[in-house]
Amino acid sequence: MLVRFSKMHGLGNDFMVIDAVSQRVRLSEQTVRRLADRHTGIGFDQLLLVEPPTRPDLDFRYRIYNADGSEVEHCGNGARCFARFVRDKRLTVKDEIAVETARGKAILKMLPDRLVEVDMGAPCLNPVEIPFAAELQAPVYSLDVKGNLYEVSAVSMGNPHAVLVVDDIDTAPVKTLGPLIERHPRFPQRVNVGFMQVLSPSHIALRVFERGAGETLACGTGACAAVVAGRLRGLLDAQVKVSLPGGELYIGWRGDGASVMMTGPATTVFEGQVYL
Ligand SMILES: N[C@H](CCC[C@H](N)C(=O)O)C(=O)O
Repeated sequence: MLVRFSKMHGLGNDFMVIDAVSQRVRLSEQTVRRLADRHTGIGFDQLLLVEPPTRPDLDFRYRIYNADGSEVEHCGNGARCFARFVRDKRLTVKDEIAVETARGKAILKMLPDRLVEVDMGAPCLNPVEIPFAAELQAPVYSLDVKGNLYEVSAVSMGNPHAVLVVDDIDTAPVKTLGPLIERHPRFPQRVNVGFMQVLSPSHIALRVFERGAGETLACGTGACAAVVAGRLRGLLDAQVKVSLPGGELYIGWRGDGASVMMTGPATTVFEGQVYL
């Protein structure tokens, strides 16, 4: 089956985006892994599927697959690319687009100068729903990793995140500690691991070792989770600039049950066709 796709990225977090509204698309975990290969496939951190909604009040269904083939609940950088894609492909003419995710919905808003604002919904801090094994909900947990104790915050943006505060982002043990926490038994569905350096109450630097993809140049849900974690720890203001290796996101969160708002770019690199 020959399928059209767009290659896109949000601050270097790159995606293969497929219109499954006007094309019939069937994906297996093996097919996703094959397409994700950066030498023999298309190459991406995540594959995004644009599908018709299953709910009448929403415009599209938004499905996300990691490079390892696992389907996951949310992708923030991908949400901005999703909005750019459905507008450029004339699948909608709306400036505000409501999409269904595995754990709820997200509202995507087209802004001037080709930026996109995403209402990411409220963070979930209940360990049972993250999921994370903990007796009680807390802003910080002590996590034993091979005999060493680390302070982590646990936040779900639909997908699970563990967030650590480090003194220097450039020397943070992303490549060594990231995979150990990603597969830590207290995170039964694995976890995305964020390493955050607080530069000021309104500015952080962040690197993310992503579940199912490894370290990426940017992670939108990771940026949201890091700001939530920083605010829970009393370190950050309500509006924060997040500097990632691939560029900057602007994250806002008033606290408690409020939505996390994310603003950033979305870029189309090329169009292609591939046999699935
Ligand atoms: N890059 C994505 C995160 C993908 C999430 C995926 N790695 C997982 O939850 O397993 C973002 O911009 O939010």
